[in-house]
Amino acid sequence: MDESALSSDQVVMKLVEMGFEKLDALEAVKAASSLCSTSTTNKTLGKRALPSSFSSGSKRQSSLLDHFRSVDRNKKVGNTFGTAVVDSELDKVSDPSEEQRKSFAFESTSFPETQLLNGCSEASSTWEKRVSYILRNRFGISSLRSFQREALSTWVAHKDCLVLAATGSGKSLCFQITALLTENVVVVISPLISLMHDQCLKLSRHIISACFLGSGQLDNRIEQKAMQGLYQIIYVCPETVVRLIKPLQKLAKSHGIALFAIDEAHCVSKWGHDFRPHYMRLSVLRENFCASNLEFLEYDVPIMALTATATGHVQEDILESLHLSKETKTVLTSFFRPNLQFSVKHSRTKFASSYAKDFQNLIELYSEKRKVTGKKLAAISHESEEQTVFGYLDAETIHETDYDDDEDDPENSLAKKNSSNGKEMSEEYLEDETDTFQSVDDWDVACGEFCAVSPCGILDMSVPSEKQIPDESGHKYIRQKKDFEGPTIIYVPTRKESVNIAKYLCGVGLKAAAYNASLPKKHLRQVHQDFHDNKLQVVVATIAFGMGIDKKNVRKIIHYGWPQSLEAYYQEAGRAGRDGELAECVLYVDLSRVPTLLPSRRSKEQTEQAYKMLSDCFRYGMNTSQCRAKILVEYFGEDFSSKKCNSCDVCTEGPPEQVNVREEANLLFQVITAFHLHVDNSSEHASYEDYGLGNSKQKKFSNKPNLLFFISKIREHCSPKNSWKQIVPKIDGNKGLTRIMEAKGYIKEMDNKDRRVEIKSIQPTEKGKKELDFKDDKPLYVYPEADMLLSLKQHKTYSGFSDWGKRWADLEIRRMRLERRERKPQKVRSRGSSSKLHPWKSKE
Ligand SMILES: Nc1ncnc2c1ncn2[C@@H]1O[C@H](COP(=O)(O)OP(=O)(O)OP(=O)(O)O)[C@@H](O)[C@H]1O
Ligand SMILES: [Mg+2]
Repeated sequence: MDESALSSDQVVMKLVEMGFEKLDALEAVKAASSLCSTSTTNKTLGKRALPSSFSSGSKRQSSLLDHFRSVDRNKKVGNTFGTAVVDSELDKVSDPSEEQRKSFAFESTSFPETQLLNGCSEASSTWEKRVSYILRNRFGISSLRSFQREALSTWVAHKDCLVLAATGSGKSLCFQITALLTENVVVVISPLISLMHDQCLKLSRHIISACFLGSGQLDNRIEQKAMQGLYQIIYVCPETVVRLIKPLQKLAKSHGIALFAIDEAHCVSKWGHDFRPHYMRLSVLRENFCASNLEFLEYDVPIMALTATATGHVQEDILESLHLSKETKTVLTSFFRPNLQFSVKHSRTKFASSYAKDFQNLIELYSEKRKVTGKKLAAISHESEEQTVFGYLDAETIHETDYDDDEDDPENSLAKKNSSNGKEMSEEYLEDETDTFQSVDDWDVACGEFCAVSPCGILDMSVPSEKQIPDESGHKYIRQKKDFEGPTIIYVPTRKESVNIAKYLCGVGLKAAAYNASLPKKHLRQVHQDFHDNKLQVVVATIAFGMGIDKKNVRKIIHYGWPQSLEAYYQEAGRAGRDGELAECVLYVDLSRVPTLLPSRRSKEQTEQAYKMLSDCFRYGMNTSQCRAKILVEYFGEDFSSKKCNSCDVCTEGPPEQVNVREEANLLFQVITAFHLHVDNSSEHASYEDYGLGNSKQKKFSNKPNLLFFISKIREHCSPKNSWKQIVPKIDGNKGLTRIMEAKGYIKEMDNKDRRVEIKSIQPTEKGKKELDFKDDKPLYVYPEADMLLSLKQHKTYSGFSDWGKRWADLEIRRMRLERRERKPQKVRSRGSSSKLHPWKSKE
């Protein structure tokens, strides 16, 4: 089409089509016609470029027509560029020239920048229409969500912004769309190369040129091009952006930087679950890109920090660590994901026999889908060849010895669990077994460029109907679905388990693959790609496949083993149901065991925090009476008080029947109180060893009074002795009981520094002393927790031990004993003869 033939009416029509008010369009065309024909570039250095057609400076008349020419050119360029490429294919890609980059940003060339910068209400209706146009045409999305609108209007007003929104809610769009509203470059700081790659690839399909820059890249061609302003969006890891401050300042001067977006901003906080030390250095952005430091800037370059997993503490940390301005706007949406169905199930998780039981449904689902009947093994041998080509694990390499099927040996299993598969907590172990976010290089290239691809594919893209998009309150769009056909991610704590389970699933005929940071990069890239292309049914992954992965149709997230925090759990579970359809999030854990921290390099302070987070996660698993979605969103500080999700296992199956634990609670409490009373009454401070704690015989006890110690005392005084056999199974029950008593405020941790997952050194509280009267038999109904229910299921009675220990735990008896002892003070108080003096040790 010959653009010079466009009449001004046609131009006005085009502008109206694109979302401008007719009056604005008429005025713009009028203004453009009256402009003189010679013009220098419309860019004011360091500020957002003034759009050619709406600025008041001298402009060529042809600038409006240039805009339409650029639209056509853009389409052509897209075709020539072909598909997005990385690493080996980089050389085949034509470099996006400055001219081309501008043409990609074609929307901005006619955008009323001055109005956008003012952010006034009149202008906001204009930019929102503009955004709507871009959304439909570039992203195939019908409208902005309200939090996205809020974040964008904050950016329009040049303000810093903290966006806290649920997983899968569309945070990326908040910063991606800014690249299409100006000609300036958007810089996104992201923690993982796989995540940057994922987003760049998608952007290229939306005709947006982007690149990613990571650490350790020797070939810096892409970096140079990025610093010359040849990409609309630059993704960069925190390590690299800190190094690039000077070149970025030059870029801000030559091309303008529209925004710094800090994605997964919780990584900045030591209190977060994915702490990345380099995120803490990102305060350099605010310091080095403010108008007071760079004279060519009229405004500070806005910073937008985004995350889905920040507790109140972490939110404060983000604002502080990034040195965000005082006017920073916090954009907050609900963390509630109404289409996710949460549940918790018991499993030993470590053993092959558990795999068979726990994955049976999954296997049946996929087997049915493939219409495989009869001999599965035939399918395995047939498929193993194909799988090996993809770098999947060959089913035949599974050996029996890979699994320890020692279900009946709890001690063995506990020991293993505590040392994470029996290995010592050594440097090699850390590197070999667990994945931590210490490094960004989880890809085999640290740089990649992505040019805009043909819009042909995009033209067919259907705009999702309103029905498919859950609104922020959710519920009304949920459709009932019987099963959860679609891709699955299984998250496991260690690399070894990811390989074992992937092997197992391949062995029974599923298309499964392992993903952990120690596997060959080529394999990881292939798995990532195949999963996105729906060639894989299941990925068995460590946290390396967690943050930000955006695949629309993931229907099941299975956590197989305890996550280390609720943040990590919510983050990973958030990979499910990103299309708004129902999805299932199952947590399979050994409910009879307290989880342990996975080894990692932590300071003392970090260890305390890690235990706190693990403990919250454990409580989520033990919970049987509260809506799971409620626990999760309230964990992030949201008020969900009167609501419930109506779809988690607790909401659908209902809480268990309450049990009366009055006698048990009284007994346990009296034992604890009697002990502390005795210690307090001793005129000399006796070592805890004097009370049978921490001596060589009883090494299993810590040197402070813990539950095991109190139970051992109950045990010693049991009558008849062998009735302890009935008590042993109730240890779980007692743990549950102490959790309940702690939650009610009857007991507390003696020294919070020692705090682990469960209460360790137990101390009675004043509230407990008031409310738990040994003689009171008023029922104390509680919901049995998951471990208590498990004990019940295994036919090990939970209740009924109220007579034990009464003889020695009775306060009156204790008082009389103390009085007797005081009559013989010399003997009683002398140290070193504790076994004789210690009332807890004497058998009366
Ligand atoms: N306004 C919208 N309407 C419909 N779909 C949208 C909208 N905004 C974003 N999406 C879609 O939502 C999906 C998830 O987006 P995105 O990856 O940005 O989520 P996120 O909030 O960053 O999640 P996470 O916290 O897991 O990283 C994307 O596939 C995107 O296309
Ligand atoms: Mg994201």
